[in-house]
Amino acid sequence: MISTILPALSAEFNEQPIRSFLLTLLLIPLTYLILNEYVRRAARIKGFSGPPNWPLVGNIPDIKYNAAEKYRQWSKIYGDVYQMQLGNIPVIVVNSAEAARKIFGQHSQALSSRPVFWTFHKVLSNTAGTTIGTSPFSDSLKRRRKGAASALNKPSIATYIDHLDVETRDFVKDGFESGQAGKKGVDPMPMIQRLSLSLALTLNWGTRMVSRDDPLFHEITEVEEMISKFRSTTGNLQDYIPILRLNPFSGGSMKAREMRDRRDVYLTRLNKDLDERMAKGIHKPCIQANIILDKEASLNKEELTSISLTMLSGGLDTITTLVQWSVALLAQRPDIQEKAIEAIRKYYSDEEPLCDAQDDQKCEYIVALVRECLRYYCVLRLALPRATVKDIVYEGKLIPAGSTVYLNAWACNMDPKIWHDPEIFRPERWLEQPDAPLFTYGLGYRMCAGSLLANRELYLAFIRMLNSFKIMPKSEVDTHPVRGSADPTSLVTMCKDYEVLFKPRNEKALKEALRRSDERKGVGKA
Ligand code: HEM
Repeated sequence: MISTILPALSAEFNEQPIRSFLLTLLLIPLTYLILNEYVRRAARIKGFSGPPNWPLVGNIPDIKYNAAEKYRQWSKIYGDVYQMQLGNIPVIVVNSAEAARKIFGQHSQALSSRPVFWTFHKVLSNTAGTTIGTSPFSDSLKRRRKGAASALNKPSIATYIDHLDVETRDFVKDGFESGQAGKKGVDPMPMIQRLSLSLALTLNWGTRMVSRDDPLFHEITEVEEMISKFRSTTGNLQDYIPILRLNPFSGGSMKAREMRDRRDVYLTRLNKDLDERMAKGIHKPCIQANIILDKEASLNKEELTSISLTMLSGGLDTITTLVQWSVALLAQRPDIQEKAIEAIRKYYSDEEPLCDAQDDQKCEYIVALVRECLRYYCVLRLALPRATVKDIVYEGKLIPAGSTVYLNAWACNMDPKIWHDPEIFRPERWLEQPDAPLFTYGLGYRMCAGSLLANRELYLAFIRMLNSFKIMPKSEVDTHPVRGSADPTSLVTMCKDYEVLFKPRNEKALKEALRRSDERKGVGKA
C-alpha cells in the first residue's frame, strides 16, 4: 500500500508544490493533535469522574485563576475525590478532611514522592537547585530530609530562641521606627520578609540580615519570589503541553535560567563567606557548619546546597504572606485585637510589650489566633503536589503508582463536616475544638518539616506585635482569602499591598523595652 501512496504523493508534490506544502502545514499539527488526544485520553485514571476538559490543554483554562477554590467548587459536583487533567497529565484532587485522612494519612509511604515538572526541575534546577520540598523520592532525599528534620525538631528549636528573640524584636522595632510611633502608614510585608530572611540566614549560615536596605535583601527576595512563580502548578504551560518545550525562545525557560544564575551568585557568596569564617575559626554555630563538621552526616556538596536552599525558601514566601494577610485582617478587626489583649494580660502587662521570648505558646488565645490565620489564609492552598510510588486503592478504585495527587488544603480547612461556619474567621473555634485537623502544613510523610519552627515564630511575632501596638488601617484592602488575592495564578496566595498604623499601646514602655533589649543583644550585630 505504501508503495502506491508514496509515488502518488510525490507526483502530487511535483504537480502542485504550493498546495501540497500548505496541505502538509495543516496536516502536521492535525496529526499531532489527534495522536496527542489519544495519549491524553489513555492517560486518564479509570473509575474517577471529573470535569470535562479541552483538547491539548485539558482543564488548564478552567483553573487559571484561584485554582484551589475552583477545585473546591468542582468537589460539590464530582465528589470529594475526582480527577482533572492538566494538558496531558491527569491529577487526582483530594478535597475533604475525611478523604485526606484516608488517602494521605493511611498511604503515607505510597505518597512519598513529588512529580517532576519540566520548567522547575529540568530548566531551573539540578539536584543542588532543588529544595527538599520539590524533590522526588530517592535515597538522597531521605538523607536530606533527615538532615533538615534534625535541624527543625523540638530540641533544636529550643536552641534557636535567642535568634527568634532578636528577629521578632527587630520586627517590632521596625514597625515602631518606620511607622514613626503610629503616625506614618507602613507596609508590613518588607518587615516580615526581613525577619524571615534574617532568621533563615542565621540558622543556616550564621549571619544576619540586619537591614532591609542591604542590596542582598532585595536580590534574594526578588529572585526567590520569581522562582516561586516557576513552581506555579498552572503558570508554565510547557509543563503540561510537551510540544511547547521545542520553542527555543520560550520566555519562561529563559527567565528561569536567568533566575537560576542569579541564585547561584548569592548561594556561592553565602557558602564562601561561611567557609572563610570556618577556616579562621570565627564562625557561629549554624546548620551548614554542623553538617560540614559532622563526619557521619555523609551528605555531598549538592545535598548540602539543597538543604541551604530549603532553609532559605521554606519560610520565605509562606510565613511572610501569612503575616501579611493576618496583619491586614487584624487592622480591620479591633474586636479580635481586644480579645487578644485580654488574653495576653493574664501573662503580661502593657509595661512588658515584648513579653518573654522563652514563652512556649502558653497564651491559648494567641495560639488559637495563629491557627485560625493558618486555616483561613492557607497560603499554599494546594500544599505541594505529590506523586505516588505505589498503587493506592481508594473506595475500590485504583490510583496507580506514578500518579499525581493534589491535597486541596484550602478545601479541607473549609470542610463543613469539621466546621459549621468554615467561611467565618473565628479564632475561638480552636479553643472549642483544639484537636480539629489543620491542613495548611500538609499531611503524611512529606508534611512540612518546618511547622514547629513556623508555629513558634508566628506565636512570638503575633504576641509581641499585639502587645506593643494597636494596629489600625491606613489604606483599604480586601482581606477575603479568595477575592483579595493579589495574584490568583500564583502557587502562594498573597494579598494586595496596603498600609497600617502601628500605634504603640504604651510608647514609653515600648521605647524602654527596645532600648534594654538593644543593650542586651548589641544593636545590629551581624
Ligand atoms: C507558615 C509557614 C509554612 C507553611 C504554611 C508551610 C507549608 C508547607 C506545605 C503545605 C508543605 C508541603 C506538605 C505536603 O506535601 O504535605 C511544606 C513542605 C515543607 N516545608 Fe513548609 N511551610 C511553612 C514554613 C516552613 C519553614 C519555616 C520551613 C523551614 C525552615 C519549612 C520547611 C519545609 C520543608 C523542608 C518541606 C518539605 C517536606 C518534604 O517534601 O519532605 N516550611 N511546607
